[in-house]
Amino acid sequence: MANANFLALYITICVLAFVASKLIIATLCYRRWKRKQMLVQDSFSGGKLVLFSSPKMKALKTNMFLNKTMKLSNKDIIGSGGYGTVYKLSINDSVSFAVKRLNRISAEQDRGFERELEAMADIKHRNIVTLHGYYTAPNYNLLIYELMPNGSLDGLLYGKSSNERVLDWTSRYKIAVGAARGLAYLHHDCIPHIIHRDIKTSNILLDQNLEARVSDFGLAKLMEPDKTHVSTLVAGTFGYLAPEYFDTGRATIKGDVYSFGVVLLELLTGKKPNDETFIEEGTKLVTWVKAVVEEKREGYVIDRRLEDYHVEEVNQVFSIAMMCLEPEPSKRPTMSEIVKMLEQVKSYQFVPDLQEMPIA
Ligand SMILES: Nc1ncnc2c1ncn2[C@@H]1O[C@H](COP(=O)(O)OP(=O)(O)OP(=O)(O)O)[C@@H](O)[C@H]1O
Repeated sequence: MANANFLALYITICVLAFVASKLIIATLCYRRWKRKQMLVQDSFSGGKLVLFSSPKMKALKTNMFLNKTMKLSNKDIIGSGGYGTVYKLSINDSVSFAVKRLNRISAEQDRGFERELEAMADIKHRNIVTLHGYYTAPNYNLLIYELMPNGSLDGLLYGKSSNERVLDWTSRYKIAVGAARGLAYLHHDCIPHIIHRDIKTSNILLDQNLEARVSDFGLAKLMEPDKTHVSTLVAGTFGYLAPEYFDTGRATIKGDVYSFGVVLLELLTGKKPNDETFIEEGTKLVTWVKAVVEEKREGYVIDRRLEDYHVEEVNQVFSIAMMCLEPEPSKRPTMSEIVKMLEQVKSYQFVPDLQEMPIA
């Protein structure tokens, strides 16, 4: 009898402990979720502003942020792309954001918006552009990103003004390593893994120190960890697409590797993948470079504007680019292998991120 009572008491304590632990976990999750978002409902426009909590965002007044966002106009435009227009939102002299406006003209674009948010909200890496929040209204959506003061890599490589400074080799190399690290993080460290699907020089942005930040997950799609590809109808930009994509229509991490190889070629040659002269000659950057490599005249393709560089370093990055551009996807290295190979070229070291520093 005493044993039965003891067993009943034991079971009751176990059940109570189990229920209490679930309640505590649910409360903690709810608090964490609440802490993550600052919400403002705008009764005037019928829209909703969501800002993800961070020290930078906490210091801002959400209503003032919303007011300034609603006042963005053509004079604030800093760029435009396939998805919409990008504006500079200045909160004060020292705090600014990049706001991408996406017109909600089709259900497909709506799904793109949701995908972009899902993929980006929790992604924090020094080589990935941070998404700070979004605004959603009946007719359009806004994505609020950190502003990259040096714009995009294509702007720096192919800037229109002739007196713009030429990117030197050290900067190009640093950008290649940073972009590779950002992409490797998406491929290997994010759960679910992320295929970018539109790697190109206009989606590599540059901060004040010319540190590369991978941006634009408008076409990204989350992958389940056990899947090796996702299917899609249209993804990517002509000139950057891997050859197998035209047969399969499937975006894969090895497709991203190929596109990254094209970016490396742009850094080395200073030529756009769809340069007009290539189109006139019925060729493209990758085909042209491969033909020159076959003739063993690699030096001929290197950007003539580059002055001080180590030939050995350039040659090594060139070989890495050629590995990325292997026609057979399985022969291409992974992004983490590419990071290692690139780092070995110069034993290049960044100043460690505070977050990455071991706690003493
Ligand atoms: N966070 C940002 N900070 C500074 N400039 C930006 C930022 N995001 C975009 N831009 C600028 O706006 C331009 C357009 O960007 P957007 O991502 O809309 O289009 P894209 O990458 O050029 O083309 P696509 O839409 O086909 O990917 C970029 O080339 C860049 O110059």
